[in-house]
Amino acid sequence: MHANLIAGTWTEGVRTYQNTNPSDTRDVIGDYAVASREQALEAVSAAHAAFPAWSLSTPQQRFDILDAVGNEIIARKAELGDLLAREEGKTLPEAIGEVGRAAAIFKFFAGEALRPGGELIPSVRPGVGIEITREPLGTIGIITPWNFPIAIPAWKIAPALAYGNCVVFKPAEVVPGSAWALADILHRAGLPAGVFNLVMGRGSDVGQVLLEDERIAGVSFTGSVGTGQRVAAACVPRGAKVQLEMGGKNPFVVLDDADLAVAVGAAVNSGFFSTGQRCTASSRVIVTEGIHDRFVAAMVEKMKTLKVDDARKAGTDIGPVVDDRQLAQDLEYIGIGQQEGAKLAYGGEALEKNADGAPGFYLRPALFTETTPGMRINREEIFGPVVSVLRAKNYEEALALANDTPFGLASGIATTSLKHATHFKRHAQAGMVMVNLPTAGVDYHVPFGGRKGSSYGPREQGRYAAEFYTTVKTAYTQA
Ligand SMILES: NC(=O)c1ccc[n+]([C@@H]2O[C@H](COP(=O)([O-])OP(=O)(O)OC[C@H]3O[C@@H](n4cnc5c(N)ncnc54)[C@H](O)[C@@H]3O)[C@@H](O)[C@H]2O)c1
Ligand SMILES: O=S(=O)(O)c1ccc(CO)cc1
Repeated sequence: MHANLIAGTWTEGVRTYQNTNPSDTRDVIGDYAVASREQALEAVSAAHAAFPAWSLSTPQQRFDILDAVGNEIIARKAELGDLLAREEGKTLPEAIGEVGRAAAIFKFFAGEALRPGGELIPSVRPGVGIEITREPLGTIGIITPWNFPIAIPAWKIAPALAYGNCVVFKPAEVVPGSAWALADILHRAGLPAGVFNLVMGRGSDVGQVLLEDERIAGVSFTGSVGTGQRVAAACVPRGAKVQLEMGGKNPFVVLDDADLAVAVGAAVNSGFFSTGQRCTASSRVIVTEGIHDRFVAAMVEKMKTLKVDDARKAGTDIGPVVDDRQLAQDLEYIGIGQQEGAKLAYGGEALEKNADGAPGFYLRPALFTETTPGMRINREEIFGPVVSVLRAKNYEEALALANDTPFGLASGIATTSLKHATHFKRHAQAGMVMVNLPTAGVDYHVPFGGRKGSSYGPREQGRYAAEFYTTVKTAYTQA
């Protein structure tokens, strides 16, 4: 049994959750503790009690611990990647890549702990000096989704600790394995008891405690729009800081002058890799008239070569969908697209078994063509390997279609025109813009986040993370 970590002690829950493999549902990964609300409160108390000392820990102490965490993750990359692929269903190379990203993030923020910022500014009054410093917030509630089971926890926990905060971490229910392994590494790296706490369990009870408890100074959340709105509704009235990363309906524009191979490669990568389960995935491909038919034909040819199979098998391109609920949602939207009159140009069938006969949540990636902007498949986040193609007369119409969404996380364009690339970077209504690159595939040391309904609050990642995890103090001294 894998227990929760509360006040430095591994603590059994009130029941257990059986973690299973979406590539082979007969494969049980292990049993994981499910915490009660009372245990979540104990974790908050432990973090609150640990904060005064941890907030005064030296940059060297924080560096040593975060760097050691990064080193252990790198050393165990293959093993942790295997666990991640087994519980979430992304392919082994993708999973190992995600583990490498988590290690790099810990090492980046270890460095940040050694580079505390601050400013000395002369006052407008004679003889007065002003110091501007950043201080940690206190205890941070960290709530994460299932699609990046180690990278998203890493990119919230590492900055929280680096800037001197304590943490209560609630991972998504369906991927407790990677979260537990990360908690074990953090615990053994020498963090004082209570500085970091793991409470696995349901959002509606364990998660809710983190939203409501006055001792939680900030909540960093990644997940769906609906839950994000709940987080804001609970936290904002009580004055807690919030950082919300939510859904996307990211566009990828293909112009007549695009390099066809670049456009198809980027569209297949961002639409279908990681089974389409990335917030940065492009689910709307907007193609101008002159290249439309050639692009669609090349997409279908490429999709025919994609191998949908066990996530951990060599040669698999697309692993299973994470669970039965997500598969049902994907299939429902594929049905909706057909009812709305879109043409299912390729894929969309659930495959009950993989090539070896193992039962899993497999779905052949789906491509819709002849779609229109108002269709639900073009407006709502599906979060699966389902892409729709929209026709545009020219660049101006393509840009307008790209921006015609309530979301604004990532936006991409394939073009060889410097003029259009430059204009798109300026006018795409998104937090991240990619030119001749997939919309998914971000660096770990620069700001990450979106606009409109995709994000709320300060950016994550890189030095910009300090904006959420610290609060600014302006001190005046009369000499
Ligand atoms: N923008 C980004 O950076 C980003 C990155 C990855 C995933 N996502 C989004 O995540 C979603 C998929 O993840 P999901 O299905 O795990 O999302 P979700 O909203 O269902 O759950 C996210 C987390 O919130 C918790 N939760 C649920 N109800 C809660 C409550 N009442 N109080 C507190 N916590 C609660 C869940 O237990 C889970 O840990 C997609 O919409 C995707 O776009 C966004
Ligand atoms: O765009 S991706 O590089 O695939 C990516 C990686 C990690 C995360 C975590 O939110 C999101 C997107």
